[in-house]
Amino acid sequence: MDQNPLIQIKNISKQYKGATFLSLDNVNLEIKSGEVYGLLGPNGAGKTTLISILCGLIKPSSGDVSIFGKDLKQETKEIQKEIGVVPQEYALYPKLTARENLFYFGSMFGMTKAQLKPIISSHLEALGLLPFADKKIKTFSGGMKRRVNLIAGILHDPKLLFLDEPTVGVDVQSKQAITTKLKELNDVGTTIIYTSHHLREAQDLCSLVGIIDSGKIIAENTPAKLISETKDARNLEDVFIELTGRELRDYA
Ligand SMILES: Nc1ncnc2c1ncn2[C@@H]1O[C@H](COP(=O)(O)OP(=O)(O)OP(=O)(O)O)[C@@H](O)[C@H]1O
Repeated sequence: MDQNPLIQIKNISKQYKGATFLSLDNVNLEIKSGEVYGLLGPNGAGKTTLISILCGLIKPSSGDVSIFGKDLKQETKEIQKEIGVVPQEYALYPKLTARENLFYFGSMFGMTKAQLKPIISSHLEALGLLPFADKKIKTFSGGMKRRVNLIAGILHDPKLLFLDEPTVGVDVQSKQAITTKLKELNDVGTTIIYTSHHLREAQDLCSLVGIIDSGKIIAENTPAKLISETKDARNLEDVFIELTGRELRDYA
């Protein structure tokens, strides 16, 4: 594993326009190449905000981010060419087929139809979607859409992949297909940063976990160390409850 941080986050804060509080409050993180980094936290903790900043989708109010040794503010476009993003909301066109959607997303990365054809078929097959390749997305289940959404983010073989709750609202089979794919991508060198509320899944998948609450990183370690260092914790869920409390986090 390359020991230089792939992502360096220095003193990032974010206050949305009109908001009276910080959604991110002086976050500092270093993420090395080859990690599967799980960003975990209750609703409203700041996970999507942080991922959106790292992908260059929104700007922080203060602080600096460097990715691949490049300054995110100065070299947003260069960085974006080498990252993959799988957003929480489906980015898919319901009236197009799975294959048509994927050709469209691949073309955004300057890939030709000839380049994309075998890549799309191979990912569709790996995720159990080849028989449905030419069916319209509007006929797909949530789990199928999540799998197509994942493929859309990896067609250009990014070095670094961001995923915002990639397994939310899917059945166990889809969840397994997605996590297996993520493990395979990581095995061939893709660094993965992802958010999830599935703590069991994060415990299995992540090499490193950061727990975020009220915009602050409150703990960071391997799942095994977080569990062994928390009194009476048997799993990551126990650690999570110990650190973030039992209070409900509803907001509107
Ligand atoms: N566009 C926005 N304008 C104002 N406030 C926002 C905006 N987006 C998010 N927030 C607020 O910032 C805080 C962090 O939100 P964020 O979506 O990053 O949390 P999260 O950890 O991803 O939550 P969830 O698990 O519910 O997806 C919340 O209090 C949220 O209401």
